[in-house]
Amino acid sequence: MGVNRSKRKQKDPLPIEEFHSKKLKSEKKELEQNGIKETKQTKETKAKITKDEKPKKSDKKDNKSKKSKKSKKSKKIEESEDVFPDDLPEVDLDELASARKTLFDDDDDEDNLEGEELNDEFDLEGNGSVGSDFDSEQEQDQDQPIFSDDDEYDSDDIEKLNVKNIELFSNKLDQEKAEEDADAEEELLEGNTVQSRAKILPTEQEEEALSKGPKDVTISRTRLIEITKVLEDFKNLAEEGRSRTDYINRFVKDVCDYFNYTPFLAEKLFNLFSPTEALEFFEANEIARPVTIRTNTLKSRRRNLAQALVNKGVNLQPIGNWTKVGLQIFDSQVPIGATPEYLAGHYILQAASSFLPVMALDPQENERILDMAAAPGGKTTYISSMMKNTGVVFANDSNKARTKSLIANIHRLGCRNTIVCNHDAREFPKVIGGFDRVLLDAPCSGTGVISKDNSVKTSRTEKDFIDVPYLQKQLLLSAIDSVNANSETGGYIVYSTCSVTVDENEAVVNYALRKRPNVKLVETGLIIGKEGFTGYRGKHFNSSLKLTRRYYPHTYNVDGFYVAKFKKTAPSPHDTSKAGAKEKEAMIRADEELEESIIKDDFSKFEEEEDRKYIEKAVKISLRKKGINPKKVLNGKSSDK
Ligand SMILES: C[S@@+](CC[C@H](N)C(=O)[O-])C[C@H]1O[C@@H](n2cnc3c(N)ncnc32)[C@H](O)[C@@H]1O
Repeated sequence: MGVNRSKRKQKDPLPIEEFHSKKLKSEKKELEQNGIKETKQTKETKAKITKDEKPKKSDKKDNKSKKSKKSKKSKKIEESEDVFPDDLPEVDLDELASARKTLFDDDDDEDNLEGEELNDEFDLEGNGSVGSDFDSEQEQDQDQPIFSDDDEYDSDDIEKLNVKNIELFSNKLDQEKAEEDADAEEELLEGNTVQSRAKILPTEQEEEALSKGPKDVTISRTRLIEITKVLEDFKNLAEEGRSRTDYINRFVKDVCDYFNYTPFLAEKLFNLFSPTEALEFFEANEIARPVTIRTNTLKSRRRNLAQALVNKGVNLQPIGNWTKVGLQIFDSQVPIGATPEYLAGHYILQAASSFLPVMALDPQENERILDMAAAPGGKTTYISSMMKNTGVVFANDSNKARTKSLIANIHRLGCRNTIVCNHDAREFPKVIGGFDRVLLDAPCSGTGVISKDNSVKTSRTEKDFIDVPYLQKQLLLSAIDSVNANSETGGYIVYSTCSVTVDENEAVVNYALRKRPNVKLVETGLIIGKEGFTGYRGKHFNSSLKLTRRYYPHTYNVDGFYVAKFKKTAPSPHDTSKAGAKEKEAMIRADEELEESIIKDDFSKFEEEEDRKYIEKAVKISLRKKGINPKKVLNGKSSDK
């Protein structure tokens, strides 16, 4: 359990600059300890860059941007302090940048079942000893009001807070990056003649030496920035004789060296973004997302919960203006997974991005809802609370061990309208169908949660991005078939993943649209999020894919996520087939084979009709080469017929 605890501890979310400087220092120290001060390659490369005045500029830029950042930072704090209402807890934005380890510094969790089971995106649940002095009434009476007494769903002051401080903080990294870019741009213009054709890429020989020698992350880091600049203005900044591909290949290699990705995954993720955005994405994956909790409205109200936690020394603020139940924890004097409020089920530790699919699902009171892949229950319990414990939620997960944590969370949060089941979700609707709404929070590769699980960087293979989408497609068809198209209040399906790859998102949704013409995509109703792709690397998707929503760590400071919402307009032909997982898999394979054979048929037709003259010409040439008169042979053949 002690091992589990340390595994579950959230990393200190270092500010990005601090992260880089620490990383550089430790790399340098490591090199020195190994007796490797500077390799020949490093020296040569450094010398070359010095000649081109690049590092000088970057160094200067670094210093300059650090200075300007400092002053801008303090200015920002002053500004944000100005707009906070007087009665709010004082927040130091610098401190906010590092959510403390102490939040989870609790080691007394030997017997806690939930913590043991949680090992995915919800693996933030800390557990531990119960404080003996819990008296929520008393705590709520203490006079440290942080939010107004207005109903929390219309609370103006919370709205102001949301807009003025948390979003400021969430976007802090983006702003700083933008400022840095602006500074760099300025400098680039200052030294335009030298900069424009600077030699950034290693020569072939240098590449060879680089592939053999130890990695110099200092140079990789500098070069990543320089390459993004060149790629963003290739015409003016690229070195003569170098192609975009040269720069991209080197960028991907540097991402592998600096951030420790496999080349396969680095390239796959790079392809999702512009070069500058790609670098921002890779950088954001090195920083822990803010610790967030969701108020369980079955048991508490956000303002009451916030007050009780502030009284215990928890430093918190509402999340963005898009959620009325979320709180962001910056610092705490008590383990946030072991407060009396936690144990009494007043809140759940939940990533902010995980609120989104449930908000899109928009469960209504008295409905029948299926959560197809529910463990450990972060979304099930949110659905249940939105339904105010009315109707019924079927919470299913195929992994029996994980249903224990699902059950534990359901109990702790007081969800009484929930039935837990343990089926392969592809068995639905054979098990039971006719739901008003279905949530499929699908198993995925986890490329949106790399900051929580670094192993994704090296463990995901090409095969995963074939196998996982294949399962996701089957699950999504089951989800669609399990919904009652004639539901009076619903008829909706929400598909979500904590991955950012197109294979697991748009490609899966597009497949479902093709296979089930009885569904259409509708607005998610979410006020944040980027549009889904309607095309990607030569693939064209249904134009309605733009109604789906993408979330990235570098844009919203939330885990990478994807949300799509469907409306079912007519019953599925398969609703009545009662096919189970195996039959369904066979059906999908047959479908795919049929599609392939259509392509093959088309191709053989094409060969026969269009290629005949080319084949005949090739035969004639070949015969002539053998000294045979083709006319005689071919005419003879035809006459034989
Ligand atoms: C992303 S997690 C779900 C997280 C959950 N929705 C929550 O909010 O706490 C994906 C879940 O899918 C489950 N799963 C994987 N394959 C499944 C299948 N064929 N049928 C049902 N569940 C499956 C896994 O056990 C895992 O718990």
